[in-house]
Amino acid sequence: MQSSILAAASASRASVPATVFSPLSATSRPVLRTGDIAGACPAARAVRCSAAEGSVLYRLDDGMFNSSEVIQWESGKSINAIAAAQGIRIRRRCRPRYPSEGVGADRAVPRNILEQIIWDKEVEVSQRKAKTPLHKVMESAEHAPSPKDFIGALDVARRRNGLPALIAEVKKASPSKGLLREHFNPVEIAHAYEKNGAACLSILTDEKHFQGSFENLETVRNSGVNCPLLCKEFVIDVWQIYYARSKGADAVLLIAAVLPDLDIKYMLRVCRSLGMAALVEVHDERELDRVLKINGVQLIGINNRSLGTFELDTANTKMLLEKRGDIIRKKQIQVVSESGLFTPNDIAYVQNAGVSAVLVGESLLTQEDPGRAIAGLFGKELLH
Ligand SMILES: O=P(O)(O)OC[C@@H](O)[C@@H](O)c1c[nH]c2ccccc12
Repeated sequence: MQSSILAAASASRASVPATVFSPLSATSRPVLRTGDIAGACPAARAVRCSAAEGSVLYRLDDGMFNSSEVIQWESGKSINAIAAAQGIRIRRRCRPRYPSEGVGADRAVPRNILEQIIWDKEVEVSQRKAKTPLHKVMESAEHAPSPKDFIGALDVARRRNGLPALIAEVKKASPSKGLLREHFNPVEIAHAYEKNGAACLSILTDEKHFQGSFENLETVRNSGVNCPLLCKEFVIDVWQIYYARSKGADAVLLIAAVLPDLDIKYMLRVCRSLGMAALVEVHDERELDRVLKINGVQLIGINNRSLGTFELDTANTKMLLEKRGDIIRKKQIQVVSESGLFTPNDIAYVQNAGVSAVLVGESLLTQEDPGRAIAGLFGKELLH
């Protein structure tokens, strides 16, 4: 990144911890972000970025303003206020500890499961970063097996079968369904999916709520499967993208319900610089409209399930494509219908709605043979 960081803070702010977010930087320098406040940010002093280069400074207030919020320097707004203005209901805590460990107002209660997951993730990421700083993860990302073409694999599979391409999910459990599979061998499942025509695989890496792991991602990558791999994670920090790449991921999920526009833009640049694809997930019209305004989005996932309420409705894919199909086609964006697909009728329904791919977990994983279950889901064997 080219941005020069100018030490230009007033003396009264000299001890204010701050982090720098550089939306226009590619990747080359470690980027300090809000999560760095957790402690792994020795350079975090009052610093200022060149606005002309598009850099934005966030700082943790020292009590002169609002003591619990992270502030974006240029606008003076808290990151939660910026997110809320974009319709994002998930609040960020930017704390290095679990909410239950706090006292008084600090002992916050999450509004829904997605907020809970994100608050847990903030703690997890800050701990992981303290152990393995960004520059180390960037270095191992450089030595990872070279990235595979995730979107290209979807194209090839769709043309070959005349059906939406399958991204088959390796997921042991979920907050909405509990344990999906007692006997869970990620490598076995991944190979069965590939053998039965999956174009790409999605590997859950969240441990706390989905019983996944980065070890699963790495083991599947090293087990000889050829399918490109999506790291199914709750990304809140670019550190996680480099980490995913270092474990062999070819794509990551970016959830619009969690990430403000600037984060999505910046994370897309990081993905591009690493040769990875990004699946940008939306659930409603407002999120879709935000994402359609961001340049460079190639793949949008429409989640039929609300991550806040678990409500499931496959008509969501159809409804959003009816409303915004024209602009999606004009921009040549591919759409993936996610969640709650069980039968050939479901597949035909979202195919008619205009999707290029489907992301399926539960209906395959709850069957004895998840590989063979693919032919049942599509109503015919997929070629591969
Ligand atoms: O198991 P299902 O209903 O087939 O859904 C798969 C996938 O869409 C779902 O796991 C998912 C979609 N978006 C997510 C975001 C995080 C975790 C999980 C997800």
